[in-house]
Amino acid sequence: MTAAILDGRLLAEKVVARATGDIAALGRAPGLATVLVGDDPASALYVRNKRRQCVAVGIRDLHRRFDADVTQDELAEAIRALGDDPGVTGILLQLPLPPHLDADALLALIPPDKDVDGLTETSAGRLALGRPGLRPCTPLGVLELLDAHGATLSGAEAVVVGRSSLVGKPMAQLLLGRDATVTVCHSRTRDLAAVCRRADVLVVAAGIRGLVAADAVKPGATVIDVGIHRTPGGLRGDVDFPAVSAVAGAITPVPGGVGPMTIAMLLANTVTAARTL
Ligand SMILES: Nc1nc2c(c(=O)[nH]1)N[C@@H](CN(C=O)c1ccc(C(=O)N[C@@H](CCC(=O)O)C(=O)O)cc1)CN2
Repeated sequence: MTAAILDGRLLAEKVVARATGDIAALGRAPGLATVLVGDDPASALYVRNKRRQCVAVGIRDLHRRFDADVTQDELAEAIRALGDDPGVTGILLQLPLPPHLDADALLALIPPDKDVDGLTETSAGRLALGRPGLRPCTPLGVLELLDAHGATLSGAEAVVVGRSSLVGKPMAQLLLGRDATVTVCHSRTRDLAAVCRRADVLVVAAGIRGLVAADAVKPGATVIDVGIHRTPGGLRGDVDFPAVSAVAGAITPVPGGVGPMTIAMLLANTVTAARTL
């Protein structure tokens, strides 16, 4: 078997086209404040791409950059000011932050209706309770990929590897919201491969390169790889792509799978937030 490739770049183009139309219909430009702290090259790249795509679809770029030694109080003050600014309809705090900063305390300052990353406590609570709200971009993008592929989620066995607040936990809740039977695995899971083999839908967001091998995948399963690792041979994921694509029914590549969808869903969330403000 050779797996179908779930092309995130192609699907992201469609999501972005939809956002462009939605913004034109809105009749006013949303304003997105991306907040970047320090010089981490990967974070700088992601924020650059977010800003470029926002401008391309008609979202105002209200970027703020801070040096790595910014204090908690300075950053908190800046986020409060963005929250109070009626011209700012979305706020995004790029993660990770330098270790001296308390990310949770800073995220808590983002008004929930401007939380286009879906990472505040309020957004997490709304998701956990199944209430409407802004959802984290990466898991939302994974759901779009699964839907575009026509994956059946209701009643499916879904296994999520990883329990981060950014991906694993919200992913599990989104799948639960779609009536999948969800198992979440983590570093203490006994016999990870055996649990993964149960999955019709396997989402891997562990941050460990090549963690999931072919023997952890049920033949025909849909495998979503959220990992990104920079290696001398190029970008790689958490899944052993060559081996697993011989077993799976469908699989996301790295690069070109989940990553582009993360940015596309940020644009979609920015439109959603602007509508409510
Ligand atoms: N505040 C947030 N911080 C972080 C998030 C997030 O959703 N919100 N997610 C990640 C990083 N991220 C977005 O911020 C992100 C990661 C990867 C990509 C992407 O397009 N990847 C490409 C490869 C690009 C490359 O690395 O060369 C791909 O997979 O094809 C976009 C966004 C952590 N922080």
